[in-house]
Amino acid sequence: MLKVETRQAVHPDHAKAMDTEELRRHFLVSDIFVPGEVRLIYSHYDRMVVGGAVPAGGELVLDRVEETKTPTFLDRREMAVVNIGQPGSVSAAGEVHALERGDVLYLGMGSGPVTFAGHGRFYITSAPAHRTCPTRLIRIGEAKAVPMGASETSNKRVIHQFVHPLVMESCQLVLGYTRLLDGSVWNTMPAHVHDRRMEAYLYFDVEEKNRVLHLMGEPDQTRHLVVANEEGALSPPWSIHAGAGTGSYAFIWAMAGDNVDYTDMDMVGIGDLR
Ligand SMILES: O=C[C@H](O)[C@@H](O)CC(=O)C(=O)O
Ligand SMILES: [Zn+2]
Repeated sequence: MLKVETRQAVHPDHAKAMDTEELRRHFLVSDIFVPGEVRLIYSHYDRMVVGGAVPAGGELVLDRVEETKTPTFLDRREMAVVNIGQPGSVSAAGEVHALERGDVLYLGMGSGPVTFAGHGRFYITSAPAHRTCPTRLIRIGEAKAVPMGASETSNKRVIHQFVHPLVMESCQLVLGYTRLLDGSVWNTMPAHVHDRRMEAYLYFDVEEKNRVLHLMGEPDQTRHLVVANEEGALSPPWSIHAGAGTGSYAFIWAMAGDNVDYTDMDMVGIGDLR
């Protein structure tokens, strides 16, 4: 079963006036992991699609998606999949890729229908592509690990870069995940924006009793979303994306836009946040 929800892009002047419910309706990513279903959110920010596939021991095929009006979803798109569940497999273009928890699979444009199987919980990200890049399974040992922050500032974490120019080639997608260490709770603080690229977050390994206060909005107009495990946020090009948890957690970040330069960020001084 396939379910697709379209999210229109929101102008920051409009976002300023939103109450909690409206903010959640436009920017919260939730309910994407449902056993026996593929659920996608089609965002008009850079036409990034995020979603989940939970085959629950069976098989789920992602083929035609009405919203793209192409014969198959990946005819003019690339995709990166992260398994945040038990081992499973993702098959495309006649190849079966076994994904352990934490593995990332990149599928190039034109890979054809994608079959999800096993007991994985597959987080899907996809952006329009203009050429095909080689499909690649990346395990954490092959990703680039960037230690960041310190326990004194409660933001000690490791940024694991998977779909990243230093690791592999893609068209638009840049993806990895960040894990908080030693009781650190803050991600991406100091904060930044990058108008050139939208970003999507998915928080995982958030204990049931915990929540993350995800910060969004223009730097001088911040808002927050209270997010639970396996929920996330669509971060518009004009928005900061940061968060503090009531415990440790990890999150997958994915970006698409004008460049794939991870370091291209406009930092925001903490004193300039409002
Ligand atoms: O543009 C880059 C993204 O916002 C994230 O990769 C930041 C992040 O994982 C972190 O600082 O913890
Ligand atoms: Zn960012």
